[in-house]
This record gives sequence, structure tokens and C-alpha cells, in this order.
Amino acid sequence: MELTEKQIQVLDADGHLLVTGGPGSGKTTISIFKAAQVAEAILRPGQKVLFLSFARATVSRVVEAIEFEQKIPKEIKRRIDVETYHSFFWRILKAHGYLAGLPRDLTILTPSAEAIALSDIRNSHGADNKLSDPQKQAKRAAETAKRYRLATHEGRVCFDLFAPYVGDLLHGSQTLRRLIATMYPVIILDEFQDTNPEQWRVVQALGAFCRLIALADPEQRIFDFIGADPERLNHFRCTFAPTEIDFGTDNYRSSGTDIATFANDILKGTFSQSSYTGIDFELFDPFPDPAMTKLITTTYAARGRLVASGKSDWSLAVLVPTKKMTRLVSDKFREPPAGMQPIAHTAVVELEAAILGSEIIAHLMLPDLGDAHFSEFIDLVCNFFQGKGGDRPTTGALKEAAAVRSAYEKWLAALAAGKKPHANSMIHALASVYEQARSVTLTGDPDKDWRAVRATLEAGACSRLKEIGLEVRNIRLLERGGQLRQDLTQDWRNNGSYANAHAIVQQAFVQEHFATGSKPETGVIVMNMHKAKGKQFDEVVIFEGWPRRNKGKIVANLDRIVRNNDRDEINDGSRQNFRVSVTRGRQRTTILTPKGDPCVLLLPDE
Ligand SMILES: Nc1ncnc2c1ncn2[C@@H]1O[C@H](COP(=O)(O)OP(=O)(O)OP(=O)(O)O)[C@@H](O)[C@H]1O
Repeated sequence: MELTEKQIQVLDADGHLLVTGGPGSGKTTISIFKAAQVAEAILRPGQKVLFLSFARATVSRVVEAIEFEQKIPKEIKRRIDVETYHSFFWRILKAHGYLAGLPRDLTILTPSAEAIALSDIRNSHGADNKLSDPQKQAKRAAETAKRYRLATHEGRVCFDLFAPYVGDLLHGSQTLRRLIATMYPVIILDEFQDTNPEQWRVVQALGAFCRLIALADPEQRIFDFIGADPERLNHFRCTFAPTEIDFGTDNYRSSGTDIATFANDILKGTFSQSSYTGIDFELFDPFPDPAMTKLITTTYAARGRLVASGKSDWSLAVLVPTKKMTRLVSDKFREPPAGMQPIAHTAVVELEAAILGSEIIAHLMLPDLGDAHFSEFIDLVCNFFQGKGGDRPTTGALKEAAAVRSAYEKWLAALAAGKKPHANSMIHALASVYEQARSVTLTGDPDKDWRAVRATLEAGACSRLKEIGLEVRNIRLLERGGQLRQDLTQDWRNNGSYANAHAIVQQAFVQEHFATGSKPETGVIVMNMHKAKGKQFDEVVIFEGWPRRNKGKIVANLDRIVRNNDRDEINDGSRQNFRVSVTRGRQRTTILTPKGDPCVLLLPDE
């Protein structure tokens, strides 16, 4: 690879730096060379360059890119630490959190546990869409107060509080600022445009003694995320007066194609070419089976091309506009219509529900612990419904949790009074599937045992447990070599049972969250468009929803790239989101859109 003139300018620059450029313009690549140069020329023994990123996906990509770079010697590579903001902040909090009034012993309040802890507040205030702005503010304030209480009283810190606490610590202690600068004299900030106010406060403190290199693409800003301020780059400019180098619209990710040109045309809303190499458009009939059939055959074809290319770690992403679509596509890939072959894939979903479901499986794998076991099982089922929506629980799910709880209380009251529980009680079905799951003979092979317990939930007569069983399928923690699998195996060896299954599942999630060694995803991956940011794949298929009609009139138009596929709903956010998805493909991006109502972003502006 020959570096461009602009990339060389980055190597030559001193002091704080701001590197801007479009997707695939080579920002990450040059920052790695810059880090290597700093490591070789400037660092003293024991010091390292820190590369901070928001998502683990980006971390894996950067780690892989560093490994791949043959020009950088091994001992230099070892002097570049690539981490997420979360894991860097957590290290600071664990070591110094007591200075900010936190207990010495800290644990992470996982998002699912956080959702459960906050569900009372969320329940009593009601769903956001029914609240006025002041009511919403009151709800947020109550949530924040509760989060702080959990942190200061119980040492359970949720992710959202990491940055505020680290900001307090760094602004409050020059010694700490200097300490970090001694460890990391140079810090690289990836996707800087997405820095929220709390993180920016941390960055300001870090910049006092560290040299900062910010990488940014203002047009890749996350829009649905409050806090990513369009002025953020200006804040950086004003505070640090960095040398600024702009890579413009160069694109090396998909060189030899017109993917970047097309993506930039999307942003402008005018099309400079009648066709674009590397971009395919296909229409599908706007009905469930034909739509899915089109997606599946398109995916077969893309997969066929990639397999034929002989590349062993090929990747193909199917990107969809909503969480709901991610699930729908994943289900259909598992069980396609019309006897087509299933497509092996991984679906990237919000993990709260899958983790809470996994806790239930783990609980069912525990050895017999007496009568309390069933009550705890009911508690976990309630937790699942309370927490499955993460920080946006639906009223339905919260009601479900309350209904299970109340049915169980009635059940217990009946038993206590020596009566038979009501024949219609939902607890009958829960209890009968519970019994089936408890009678599964465990073998010590965690994979087999886990699947056997999950299968009883899926096949049983209780719709709630069926939902939980299906949800748990989304968890990837059981992968070969994965922590969960290893720990469960060890548990069985030590105890002859899965005595610590529950704790192991919770721990596995935390480890998974901080693990940075994992490879970028390969094979077929289904995910929400928003989640594709910072990733790259050999091929991308973008698939959106279709309108439902009644007597020819559109009555619903959900799961579209632009809301309702309405021209009036087009905004910078929807254009940029689409552009980010389109530019994830290296070789080809295929866009599948419904016949009769194609994505409005594909039509020239009127
Ligand atoms: N000078 C160059 N010549 C050829 N290929 C390059 C050059 N610089 C980078 N690349 C390649 O282009 C691809 C994209 O580069 P990189 O990931 O650094 O871009 P980026 O600006 O960080 O992208 P994004 O903002 O979309 O994450 C990588 O595969 C990289 O190896």
C-alpha cells in the first residue's frame, strides 16, 4: 500500500491532530501507522499509545488491521493498546473510583440488571410516547438518581455513569491526569464525531497532558443518539487548536467500484450516473413470502460468489432498518418459506433479552436447591419481561411481568390456604414446562445440556417460556472456545453439576462486553443498519420493509429506511444512515426495495 500525500502529512504532523474524511478514506489505517511511529520514536519504556473506540466491533477491526500490517514490527505493535471507552473508563473507575465517593469494591450493573433495577420507575411513569416533556424529564431525573444510588450505595455502576464519574475524577485530580499521560502520552480517538457531552468532558481533561489524535467523519454522525453534537469538531478545534488534515471523499475500501460515488450521491440527493459499478438494485413483490424469497435467493447468490472467490474469512452483511426486521430475517433464514435451504448466520440483536433468558436456562441447569428454586425461577421470568426491552421497555412487557408476579402470588395464597390454584392460572403452564426442563438429564457437556434445556422451553406448552427459549438462540456466548462454555465445563468438573451456572452467565456477559481479542464477524451476519457503523464486509445486502395495502391504498409502511418511506421524512439523518450502510461493502452492495414503493432516497430529488 502506498500512502497518500495527505496520509504522509499525518505522519509528519506534531501536536494535537484532527483527521477528517469520508468512509474508507484511510483514517484508521494512517492512525495505526502514526501510532507505530510514535511508539518507535517518542515513547519511553513502559509507555503505550492508546487507541480508543466506541464499539468492540471497531476494536476487533483495528486489532486485526494492526496484526495484518507487516511493516510494523511485533514489539511496536505490542505498544499500541486498542480499547473501548467502556473498558478504559472501567479500569480508571476500579482503581480510582473511591476518590469520587464510590465504594472500593465495584461491579458492573449490566444493562439487563439496570433495566430491572429501573423498571419500577419506568412502570410508574409510563411509556415515553404517553408523556409530556416535563414528565419525561421527571422520569429521566428519577432514573438518574436511582443509577447514582446504586453506584454509591451498592457499588453497582451502569455503563452510562462511567463517563460522568471518570470526568469528575480527571477534572478533580491533576495527579490522575498526569498519571494517565505518563502511561499514554498519545491517545487516538476514533469516530470522534460521536463523542457525547460526558465523553467530551473526559477528552478535555485528557488533552491537558496527552497528545490527542481525533479521527472523524462529520457525515457519519450517529443521529438517533442524543448527545452526538454537530458542533463537536468545532469544540475540539477551539479547545486544542489541532493541525487539521482532511482526506475528503477518497475511498480505498471499495476501490474499483462506484460504491463511494453512489453513497455521496445519496447524501446530495442527485444521481451523477445512471448505473454504479458495485451497486445492485433489485425490486421485490411487496408481500411476505415473495419479499423473503427474494432476500434469501439474493443472499444465496452473494454467498455463492464469496465462497467461489476462495477467501476463507468472507463476510456478508444483511442490513435492515429496524430491530424487528433483524428478528424477522433471522427467523426466516432459520426456517425459510417454500422448502428453501436455511441460511447459517448470526444475528446481531440487543442482548438484554437474550441474557435475561440465558439466566433462566442457567437457573434451570442448577442442581436441586429445594423449594426456593421455583420461586426464583418465577422471579427470573418476571425479570425477563421487565428487562427485555432494555432502556425502552414496552408497556406490554412490563404488564406481562406484573401479570406473572400477581398470578404467582395468587397461586401461593391458594396453596397456603390448602386450596387448589385456579384452573386458569398461567402458573400451570409455567410449572409444567419448568418440571420438564428440570427433568432433563444433564451430561456435563454444556453445549448439549444448554440446548436440551432450551429446547424444552421452546417446545413446551407455555408461550412465555417459548418466547424466552427463542430469544436465547440469539446468544453467541456458547461459541466454541467461548468463556461461557469453558466456565460451565469447569464448573461441572469441579462440582459434578452446574452449581454456579447463574453467576457464570452473568460473568460471561461482562467478559464478552470487554473482550477485545475477538475477530471481526465472518459468514452471513444480519443486523440493524445502525449497528453496521465502523464495520466492513465483503458484500452487503440492504433489505427494507414494504407497505401493507388495503384496496390499493397504503395503510401501513413500517420498517423502511426513511420513515413511512415518505419524502417529507427525508432528513440528513436518514441520508447519512443509508450512506453508512451502503459504504460498508467492499465489493458489492445490493439494495432490495419493494416494487411500487421503492425507497424514496433512490429517487432523484423533485
Ligand atoms: N493509501 C492507501 N492505499 C490503498 N489502500 C488503503 C490506503 N489507505 C487505506 N487503505 C485501505 O482502505 C480500507 C479503508 O481504510 P480505513 O479503514 O483506514 O478507512 P476509514 O477512513 O477509517 O473508514 P471508516 O470511516 O469507514 O471506518 C482498508 O481496507 C485499508 O487497508
